[in-house]
Amino acid sequence: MRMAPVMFRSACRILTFVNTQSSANLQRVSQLVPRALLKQACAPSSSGQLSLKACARELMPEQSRGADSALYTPPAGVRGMTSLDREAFSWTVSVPALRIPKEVLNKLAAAAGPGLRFLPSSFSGAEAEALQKAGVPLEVQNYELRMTYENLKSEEVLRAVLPEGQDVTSGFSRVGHIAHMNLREHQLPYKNLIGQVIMDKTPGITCVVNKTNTIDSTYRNFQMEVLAGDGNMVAKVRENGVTYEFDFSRVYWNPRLSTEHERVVELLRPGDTVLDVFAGVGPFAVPAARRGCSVLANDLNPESHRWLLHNCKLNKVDGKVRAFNMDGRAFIRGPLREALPALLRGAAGVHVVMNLPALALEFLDAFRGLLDPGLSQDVGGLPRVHCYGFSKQDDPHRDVVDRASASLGAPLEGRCSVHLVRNVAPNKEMMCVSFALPKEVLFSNHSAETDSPEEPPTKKQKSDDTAD
Ligand SMILES: C[S@@+](CC[C@H](N)C(=O)[O-])C[C@H]1O[C@@H](n2cnc3c(N)ncnc32)[C@H](O)[C@@H]1O
Repeated sequence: MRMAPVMFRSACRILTFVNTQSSANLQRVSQLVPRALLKQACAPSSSGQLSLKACARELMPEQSRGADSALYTPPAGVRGMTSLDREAFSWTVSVPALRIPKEVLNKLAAAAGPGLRFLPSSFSGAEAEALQKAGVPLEVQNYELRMTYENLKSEEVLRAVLPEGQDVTSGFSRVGHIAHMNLREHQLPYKNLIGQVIMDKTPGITCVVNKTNTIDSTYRNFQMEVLAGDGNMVAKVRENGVTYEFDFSRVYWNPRLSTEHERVVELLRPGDTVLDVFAGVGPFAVPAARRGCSVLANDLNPESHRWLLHNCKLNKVDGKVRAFNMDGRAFIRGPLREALPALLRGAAGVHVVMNLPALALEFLDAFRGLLDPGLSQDVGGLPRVHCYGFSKQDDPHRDVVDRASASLGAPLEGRCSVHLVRNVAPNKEMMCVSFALPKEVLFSNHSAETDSPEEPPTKKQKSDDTAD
């Protein structure tokens, strides 16, 4: 980006200003300010004031903003505000300035060169020469710069409003047009104002929600409260080049899993089959089908199932995906078991994906004795399982391998790979164990059904302060 050689200096408090009363002048300014900024400068009005402020904002070096806190500190009266009054964020700062006639702006720009700065009391020889040549009097004047809500970043607004000394972190996850926040206790009295500020300051965000409980529903969706905006929960997102649509209030979606989705999909080859036990709205299933795989995808949540079907159509892979709406264990012992013998006789790969990290390791016992031992001779390759699990242990690798082995009833040590997906919370990791389903498990005489005739009920998910 090209910066103006004559620029606002907050640390030394000098402001260069131009008379921008006409669009012709704005054009001249455009040669001095970054292109993106000109749009902003021209948008509000053709008045010089607005243009000037827009320029001041952008030309201020980031590191100087802290050094000149007065310029970005709104009136003290906004402290404690709970309903956003944007007008209350207006104030005037007196700043030293150099007046530069509009006619010489271009000349000055050329003479000054990109690195030149004009300092108030100590113009260097080159600086003074450039200014004098251009007929600019070396007189520093006072300029009353009017600042408004528009000039502030969301953090600056919130720091001015929330109680002094308290954390104003205003981070959020973005899901399409929805900003998804996880506000702390002390921020709750200001929640609607925070939502409004996030919406004002983030292009494309038209709805702000706050998580109202821990993620403890079976379907892994959040309970949420709308803080600001239109309340439209049907989001459209793109992940790894694929478009998904879903009702964010009723299904699971986590933008932090895009790398993991991509990692697994890249393991697949065209012609492989993917058996997705906890498919959600399709972030493994849809890209796998787009890659030329056949997919059986299941989810217990009827809403996820509905949006999964929708996303298959949206991405024109409905012919490659068969979708099911049942418990994961029933899926493994039903459609997956039916499909497996024929698949294992073929040469293509078979991948089982199990992304329900709070519980998936416990579902692995459903593979015990899944197939008739008489079929074991016909088998070429074995299905490759990618099973997710959370761990809070000091050695999460070992922990998930031990739990997977216990659930399968066969040791995996030395015949699996373990991938750290992400750190979910302090001392809580999300892991993925990948392994070829051992023959002695798949063709065991003891099935999970014969070992325990009653199917274990789906356990209530453990509460956690995290988004999984
Ligand atoms: C963590 S999400 C993962 C969704 C998707 N695979 C992804 O990567 O985003 C787990 C999914 O499992 C579903 N689920 C929860 N319990 C289930 C069960 N017992 N059987 C099948 N699906 C279940 C939830 O509805 C949710 O969509």
